[in-house]
Amino acid sequence: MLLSPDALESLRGRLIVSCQAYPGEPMRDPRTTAQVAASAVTGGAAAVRVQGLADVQHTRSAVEVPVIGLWKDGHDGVFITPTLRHALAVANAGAHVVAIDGTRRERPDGLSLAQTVAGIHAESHALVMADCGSLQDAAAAVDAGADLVGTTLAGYSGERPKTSGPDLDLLAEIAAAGFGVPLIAEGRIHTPAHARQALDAGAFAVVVGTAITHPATITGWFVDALA
Ligand SMILES: CC(=O)N[C@H](C=O)[C@@H](O)[C@H](O)[C@H](O)COP(=O)(O)O
Repeated sequence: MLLSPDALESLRGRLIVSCQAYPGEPMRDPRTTAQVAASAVTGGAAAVRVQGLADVQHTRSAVEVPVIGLWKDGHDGVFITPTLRHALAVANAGAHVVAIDGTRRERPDGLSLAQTVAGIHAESHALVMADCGSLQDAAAAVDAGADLVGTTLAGYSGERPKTSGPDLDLLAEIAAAGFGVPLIAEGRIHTPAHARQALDAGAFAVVVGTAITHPATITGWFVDALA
């Protein structure tokens, strides 16, 4: 799906909501994902991010805003849209932007990140968001042709500590490097203040997932506060 430069620019300074339920959870249903995504758009989300091919398809029909799609396969190592095959399937499901693992780790299909990005660009109209875990990842992802870079894997790929909130230092480092592609803040943005801080650190746009769309975790926060 084609996302025009104007449509991408329209995300500047805005909120993107990630709507994901995990395997075995009560809300793990593509129709539910689409309803949650539509609710987020009603609340002002400028784009949504969803996991799974059926989720992308259902959500595309339910919202008018750009859809960032991904396909998680497993939960260790390279698992966010790990191969070109996964990425093309996400693009074919209708995602405007395909989010892929954007780390410097070896990919399961043996392709480089540059080959993967080139393959997505050659075979689809989707833009590519590289989910990175460090400044070095972001630099390599930009060199590889990624259209957007995100801090999604900061604290999960072993290169950065897992901060309790967003990794604002990493955001500031990537922003200061001036790579020339939109920098998406993602990961552990749990409050409106965190979202504001992420923009102030230099993010182009901010993705919030758990704190808006994962009721089991949010409930746990409240339960813990009462314990
Ligand atoms: C590391 C990983 O697998 N991140 C995933 C990527 O899509 C999701 O599980 C996160 O919910 C998403 O990145 C949004 O972050 P948060 O839920 O912290 O706002």
